[in-house]
Amino acid sequence: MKITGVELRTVRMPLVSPFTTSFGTETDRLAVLVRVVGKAGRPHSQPVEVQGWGECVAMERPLYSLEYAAGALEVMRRFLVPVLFGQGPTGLGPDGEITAERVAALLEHVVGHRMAKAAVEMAVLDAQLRGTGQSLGGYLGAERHRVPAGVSVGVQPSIRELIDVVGDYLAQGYLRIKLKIRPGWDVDPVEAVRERFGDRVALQVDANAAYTLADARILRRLDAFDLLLIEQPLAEDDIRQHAELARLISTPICLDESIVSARAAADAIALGAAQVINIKAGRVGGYLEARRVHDLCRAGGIAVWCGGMLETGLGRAANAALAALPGFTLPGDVSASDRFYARDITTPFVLADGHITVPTGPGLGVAPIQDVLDAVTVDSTWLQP
Ligand SMILES: O=C(O)CCC(=O)N[C@@H](C(=O)O)c1ccccc1
Repeated sequence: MKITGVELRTVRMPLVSPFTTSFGTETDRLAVLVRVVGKAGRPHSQPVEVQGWGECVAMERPLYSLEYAAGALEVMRRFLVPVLFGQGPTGLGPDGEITAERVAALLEHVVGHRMAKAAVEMAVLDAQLRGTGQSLGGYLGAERHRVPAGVSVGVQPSIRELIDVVGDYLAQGYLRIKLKIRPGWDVDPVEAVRERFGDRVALQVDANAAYTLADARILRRLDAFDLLLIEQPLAEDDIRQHAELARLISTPICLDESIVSARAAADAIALGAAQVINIKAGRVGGYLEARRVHDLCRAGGIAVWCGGMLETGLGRAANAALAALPGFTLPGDVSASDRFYARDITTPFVLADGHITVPTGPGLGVAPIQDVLDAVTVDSTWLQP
């Protein structure tokens, strides 16, 4: 495909309710979307114009990771998108063609900025697949047409409100509950949910790196509640400490922030720092790297599930496709659009019998609804060679 232009569009979408984690409270989602426009050659026929969408999962503030939306926008505008036009150090070769499979290598000279790179690769991949007519799920190797939906529950103002929120999600049919925890909001909320809803509810917790090894005694108290896993209890770069903690608690440790690549996943597994891995395509640099993490974990007998970053329907569609790969044996954070948004920029993803349906159309299988997209757009930049 030959890329003829790229739009970098920033959207701001209000959340249906404040979402509180150990690192802060979100009331809206600022996201940078990438729209790639190109011409796709086809054998024995005229090239066709194609376009594809990518979503950058970097948050507005660098609190989950060191990337943030405005920074990602700048890196894409100045350093990543020009490479798609052949202006990078390695160029695109004589025909100026680019494939999604080459994007990561072409962007490798830029250090880090995995979420920005992932969004660019995702847009090129979507455009490429819309040109060939293949779905993202089909391309990645999806084996299911629907995926079990878990839901992420933020820190609540009180235990009573937590019980109401969890009860509502269970009534909607969610198959797994993830509770955000932080020091001072951990054992009590977990105990209350277990007492109210029983032992049969699939339950896990996510600390977003809020604890240290000195908190091992508190974290060990969570062993009493038969949790599926405890997600990222310690800091992103505390790999050795997570391995030490794994020897002190019986709840399986799942890593999120720490797993920035397939190599990081291999190291964490080899060091005993992770028994489960949360795969987020944006965090590892793209859906192709996400599939490599999946393949590596599957080979090592490590269960994986698909994490979420409050994506719009674009990222949600891609996550549903990823979560349909065979190694995704645990319900992920691929919830319905209305978990976060009253109005999604795509046709909303809805919960059906506790599952989210994997799109089957070409590429992502969804596209923004123009008037809804325009209503939440705060900035748009058009770049061309
Ligand atoms: O379902 C979703 O999209 C959100 C899932 C979720 O809890 N994401 C968490 C996380 O740490 O994984 C998060 C929240 C806010 C910002 C970044 C990440």
